[in-house]
Amino acid sequence: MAQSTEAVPELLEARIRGLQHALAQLLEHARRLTQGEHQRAVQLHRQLQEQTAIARRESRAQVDAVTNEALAVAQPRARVLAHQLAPGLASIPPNDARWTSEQFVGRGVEPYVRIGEVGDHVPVAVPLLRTNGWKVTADRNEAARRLLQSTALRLVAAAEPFRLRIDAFDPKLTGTMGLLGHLTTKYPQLVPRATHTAEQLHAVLSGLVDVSSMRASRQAQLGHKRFEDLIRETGRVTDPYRVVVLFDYPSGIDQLAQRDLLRLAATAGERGICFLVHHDPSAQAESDVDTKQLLELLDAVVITGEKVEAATLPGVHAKLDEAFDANLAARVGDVVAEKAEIAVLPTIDFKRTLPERDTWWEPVTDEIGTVIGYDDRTPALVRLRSGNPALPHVLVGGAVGQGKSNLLLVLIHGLAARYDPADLEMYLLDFKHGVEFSALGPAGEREHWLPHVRVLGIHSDRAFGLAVLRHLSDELARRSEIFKSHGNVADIAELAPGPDRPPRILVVLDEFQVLLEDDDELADEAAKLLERLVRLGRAYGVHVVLATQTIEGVKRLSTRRDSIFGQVPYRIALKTTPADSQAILRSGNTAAAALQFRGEAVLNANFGSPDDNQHVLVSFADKPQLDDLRRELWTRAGTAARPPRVFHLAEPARLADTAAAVKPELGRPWTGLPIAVTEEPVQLDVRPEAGAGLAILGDGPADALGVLTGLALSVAGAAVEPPRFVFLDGTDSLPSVAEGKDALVQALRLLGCDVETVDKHDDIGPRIFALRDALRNGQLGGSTYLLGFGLHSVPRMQLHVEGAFESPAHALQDIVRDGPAQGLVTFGWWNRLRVCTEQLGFHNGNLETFLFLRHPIDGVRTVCGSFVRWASEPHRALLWDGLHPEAQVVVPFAALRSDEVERVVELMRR
Ligand SMILES: Nc1ncnc2c1ncn2[C@@H]1O[C@H](COP(=O)(O)OP(=O)(O)OP(=O)(O)O)[C@@H](O)[C@H]1O
Repeated sequence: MAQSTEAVPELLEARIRGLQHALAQLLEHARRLTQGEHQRAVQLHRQLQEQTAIARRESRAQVDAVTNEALAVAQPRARVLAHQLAPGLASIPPNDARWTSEQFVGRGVEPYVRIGEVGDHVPVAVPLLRTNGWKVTADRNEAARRLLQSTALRLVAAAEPFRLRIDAFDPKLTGTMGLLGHLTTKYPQLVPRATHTAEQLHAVLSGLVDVSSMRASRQAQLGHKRFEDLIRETGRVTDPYRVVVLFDYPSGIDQLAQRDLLRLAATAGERGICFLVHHDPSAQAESDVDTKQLLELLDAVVITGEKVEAATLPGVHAKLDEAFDANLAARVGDVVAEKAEIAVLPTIDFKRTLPERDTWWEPVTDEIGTVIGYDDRTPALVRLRSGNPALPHVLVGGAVGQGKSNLLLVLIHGLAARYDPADLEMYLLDFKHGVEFSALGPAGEREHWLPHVRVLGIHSDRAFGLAVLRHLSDELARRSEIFKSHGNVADIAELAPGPDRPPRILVVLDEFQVLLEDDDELADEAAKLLERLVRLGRAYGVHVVLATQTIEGVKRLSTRRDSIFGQVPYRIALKTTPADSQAILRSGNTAAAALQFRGEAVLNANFGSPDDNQHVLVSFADKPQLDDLRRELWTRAGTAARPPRVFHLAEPARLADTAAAVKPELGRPWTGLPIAVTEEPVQLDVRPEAGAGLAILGDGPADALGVLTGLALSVAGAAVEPPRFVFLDGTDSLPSVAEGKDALVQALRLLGCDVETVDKHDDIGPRIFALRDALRNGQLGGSTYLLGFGLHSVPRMQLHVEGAFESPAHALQDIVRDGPAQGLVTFGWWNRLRVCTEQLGFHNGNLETFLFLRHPIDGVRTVCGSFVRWASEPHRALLWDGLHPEAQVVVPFAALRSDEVERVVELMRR
């Protein structure tokens, strides 16, 4: 006995040395860590403990020192090994200070994850992310839930921003995932709120089936068996690991869910999908759900009391970790959210999607196409063509801020670089934001614009949208005549290039649903025209891009959806809700809801059929870069670059633009621009007979001065002999319009006109009398225009002057009535119809043409008829000339700025 006791220390020492040697060897191979090695390490540790226990039994006192020494060496090494296997947050115990460290959060997910510990804080980590997942059973359900909860937190905290997403199903409403609720609130795309019903689960699983099938085909294409290899090769960081947590399985699982679960779980590990299933054997499965089928695909983790054992590491009974503290978890969530906020978006430079310069503006053959981004390393093409296959139009959708404007700019500029403006014209209308397209047109200091653009609707209104659709509808008719004259060709692709072949047209309608959303006649007509445009546009080379933030819930669309979208095979969906994903792509195709980054998109050229989803990263068009490109294209176009018709809801028309495009005609002065695709202004007929002239009525001195400016300068520009102008300023030289007034006077003078301004109220009456007397006495000579600016503000207009039996208003009536026959025409502004008629008399006003600015509707109806509708918006006017059956909406010109004078004069003189 004594002998054996003495032999024990040597024996033990030898054993321990052997174990240490084995540990050292393992450390040498630490870089090539495998499950087996880790398992061995932990087993060695266990053996060490067992042997130590034996030794202890045999000779407790003598052995203790040696044992402790051995353990002191072996345990840290085992710890190191475990940390190498599951670095950082994959193995740090719960509630450790390092959990909120920026250094650890977001460092990257590991294939191994801690389930508990053995000995003196030696973590036990088992494989998870590259496997199909775990089935966790426990003698108490609460313990299993706790493990899944901790594991979920571990994964999401360790993952690089946006590289892992967790969907949980909690049919018994245990609220276990509430621990991550903080993150759910801030980044629902990382940890969406747990679902509870079968329907919700179906939606999640069917989205995952799409993800899995997309990954399968990309992996097959590139020859990668594993998701990790695919990510490594493509460098794509937009495709996250997908973790599915199911609590209390098989509760709440129906046949449909089970079918998808089985499909997914069979290949989950290879596709970057992972299941964490808490199996509750006491839960009753639905009759057609065979739980075994799913459970067989997963690795078992069994919890007994406070011990946990994984099938992948048999025989190691680790102590189950305690639960995470809720406050700590919330702080971890904050750090994850902060990291997500500053995460660098993967960006593809727009330049990468442009072809070599020497291939720009090559002739159009049978299609126009461009690259919008990349699908892995393959350029993502959008090809607009009439046939073989027919890919004429595009529907683009995505939630606010997900990169829709950028995508449209990439598409527009990509096409502009590839095709000559003579071969491709663009009609670009934005019904909401306005700002994105404004850089594409001409503007003050910037002389260049995108030479392809014919019509630019910056912040368009529905009326202008309708006008554009009408114009395009006429264009279809015009093209049909061309086709007929070329032997009845049926398709633009059959027309040989040449002067007779009309250019392709790209129509971009951003937020097109605005056109259709009111329940009115305009929406009805717009829907009909749009339907016609997409139906007939294909053959005629008119390609429509319909873009929207949301199309779910647009009433008018529900009845027309098929007839419009049925003609639109291309679908591009940026990140959006499952409902909108399906509305844009196709019912059942929720792939766009699973996207994570701005600029990520699902591109589909087959009416949204899920099998044809392409996952694309749209290139990013930096604003200065686009501007350089436009300047280059504009220079390339040279004199062929005609400025587009620009329409801006919130702005008046620009006289310089109109003067650049149109020459004024004698007797046909300009009131403003129509709401139509034309540069032709709305003109008045001014004949030398009673009734000629114009009463401008309503609020807004700037708009009123703009109208007077358009009228006066177009009169002066068209005249052979420069006319005379008498400008009566009833506003007492209102400062807000001083610049415009001076600029008008200056411009008229530069055009050779004699301009007299009467600014003081006291002088206005006498000047009216003098003018009337000259008229009576036939002393006027030449044509004269009386510009009455703010006549409502002139005091005592209706009071008889001393020593006479008439008022200035009486004299004005004579001028208005008798003036035109002698070449004296009045253009006057009053703020109300009532004041105008008081001054001019109700029945012998003799002005027959009225232009309403902001004015109460009853006055408008007195003149234009009781059915007229008038919204009185800024920079809009309603013209009534008594000749046309309906009043016409006009966009008044802006008053001139002083720096515009010379240019306008020069243009008017041409
Ligand atoms: N493809 C992309 N790559 C990188 N960043 C992008 C990409 N697309 C958009 N972004 C970023 O997202 C921001 C929003 O994009 P964009 O304005 O195009 O979104 P949107 O959907 O049109 O937004 P909104 O609905 O507000 O008009 C851009 O300023 C840009 O920084």
